[in-house]
Amino acid sequence: MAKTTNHTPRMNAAHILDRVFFEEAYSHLALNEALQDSSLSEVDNRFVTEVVYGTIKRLNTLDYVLEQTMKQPFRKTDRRVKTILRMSAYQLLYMDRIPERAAINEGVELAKRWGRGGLKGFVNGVLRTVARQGLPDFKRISDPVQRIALETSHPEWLVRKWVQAYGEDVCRAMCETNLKRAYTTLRVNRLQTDRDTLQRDLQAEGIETSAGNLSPDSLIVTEGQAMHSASFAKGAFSFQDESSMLVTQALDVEAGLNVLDACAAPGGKTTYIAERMYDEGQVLANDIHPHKSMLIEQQVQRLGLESVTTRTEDATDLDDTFEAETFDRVLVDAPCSGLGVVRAKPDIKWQMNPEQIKELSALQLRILEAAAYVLKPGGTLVYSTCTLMPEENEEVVDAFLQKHYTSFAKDEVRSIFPQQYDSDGFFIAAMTKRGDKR
Ligand SMILES: C[S@@+](CC[C@H](N)C(=O)[O-])C[C@H]1O[C@@H](n2cnc3c(N)ncnc32)[C@H](O)[C@@H]1O
Repeated sequence: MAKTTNHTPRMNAAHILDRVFFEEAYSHLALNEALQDSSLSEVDNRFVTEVVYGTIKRLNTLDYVLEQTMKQPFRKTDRRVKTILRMSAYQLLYMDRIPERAAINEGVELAKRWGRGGLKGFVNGVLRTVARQGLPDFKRISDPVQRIALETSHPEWLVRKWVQAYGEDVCRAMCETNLKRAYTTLRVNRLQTDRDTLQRDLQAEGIETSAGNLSPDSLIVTEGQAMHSASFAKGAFSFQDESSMLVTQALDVEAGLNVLDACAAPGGKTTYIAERMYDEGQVLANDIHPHKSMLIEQQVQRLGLESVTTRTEDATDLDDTFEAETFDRVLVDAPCSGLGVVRAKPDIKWQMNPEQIKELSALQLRILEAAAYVLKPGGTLVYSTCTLMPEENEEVVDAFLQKHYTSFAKDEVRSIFPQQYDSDGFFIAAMTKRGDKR
C-alpha cells in the first residue's frame, strides 16, 4: 500500500476505501494499517475512521443516490472517482457537522490530487446534485425487502433471507443496529483481578467503562483507549464481545478438565476457558492456520496462562488424530459468514454471498462430526458461530442431531441478535454426549 504519511485525512480515507472496494481488503485491517502509518492527529484519525466505516455501511444507499444523478450507469465510473463520489456523498448525506461546501470542494480537490483533475467538473456537478436532492423518500418503495435493503443499506439477498428466517421486524431492527457504532468490550481476567478493581485501575489511566449487559465479566469502554493501558499489558483483561463470553460460559468448565477448542484463533475463547478453569487442567487450542496460532500464543503469554497448548491442524481431521472420547469438553467456534458482526466489520455484508454460505455450512458440519467423536460420554459439546443464518446454525445442529440422536442430547440453543443487548450477533448450541462421565 502507498505510504500515507503526507496524506490529508480525506486522501487517507480514499486510499483505504479503494482497497476495501477494489482489492477486497478488510476495512478494520486496512484502517489500522493506514492510521498507524500516518502522522494524523487523533481528531483526524477519528474523522478518517468515521468516513471509512460510514461509507462502507451506507454503500447501497450511496450508490443508489449517485446512480440517480448520472446519465451513464454509476458502475461504469472510473474507480477513483467512484470512491471520491461515495465518500463525499456520505459526508453530504450523513455527517451533519460537515458544511456542504466543504464536502463538495474537498471532493473536487481530491479528484485533482489523485490524478483525476480532468474529471473535477463532473465530480463537482454530481456532488452538487446530491446535496440538492438529499436522500430518496424510502416510503415510496412498496416491497418491504427492497425498502429495508435500500434504507438500511444491506444487500437484497441478505435482507430476503433474514426476513424469511426471522420476520420483517427482527430483520429491520438487526439491519438498523448494524449501522450503529460498535462498542469496545473487555473481559476481566479473574485470575488477576475483579471487575470493580479493574474499572478503578482503568479510570486511573483515563479510561472510563461501564458494566456490560450480558456477562458479569464484562466492561464496556465509554472513553479512552484501553489497548494502550498498563492493565492490558499486564494481562488484567482481554478484548472480547459479551456474546463470545457466553459461548465459553455455555461450555461449563471446571478446574482440571481436558478441553479441546477446535477452531481457536485468535484465542479469545481459549483464554477465557483457561481462566475459568483457574489455569488448571489442559486446553488444547487448535486452528488450521499457523500464523493465527501465533496470535493465540501471544495472548496466552500476555495473560500468563500455563494450561494452554496450541496445535495446527484441519479440524475435520481431528477424529483421525485423536482417540475417540479423549476430551471432557469440546468447543467448535466454527468458521462462518460473520453476519452477526456486521456492525464492527461492515464490509462482510458486501463480501459474503449465498454460495459461500452453502460451502461454509458443509464445512461446519464436517468439523462438528469430527469434534463430536473425540468427546467423552457425559461431556459437553458447544457449537457456535458469529452469524445469524439458519443454514449455518439451526440447520447444521439439526443435521448433526438427526444423525446422532442416540448419542447426543440438545441442552440449550440460543440465537443472540445484535439489537437485543448491543452485542455481536451469535448462535450457541450446547449438547451433551450421552453416557456416564468417566
Ligand atoms: C470464528 S473463528 C474462531 C475464533 C476464536 N474461537 C476466538 O474466540 O478467538 C474461526 C477460526 O476457525 C479457523 N478455521 C477455519 N477452518 C478451519 C478448519 N478446517 N480447521 C480448524 N480451524 C479452522 C479459522 O482460522 C478461524 O481462526
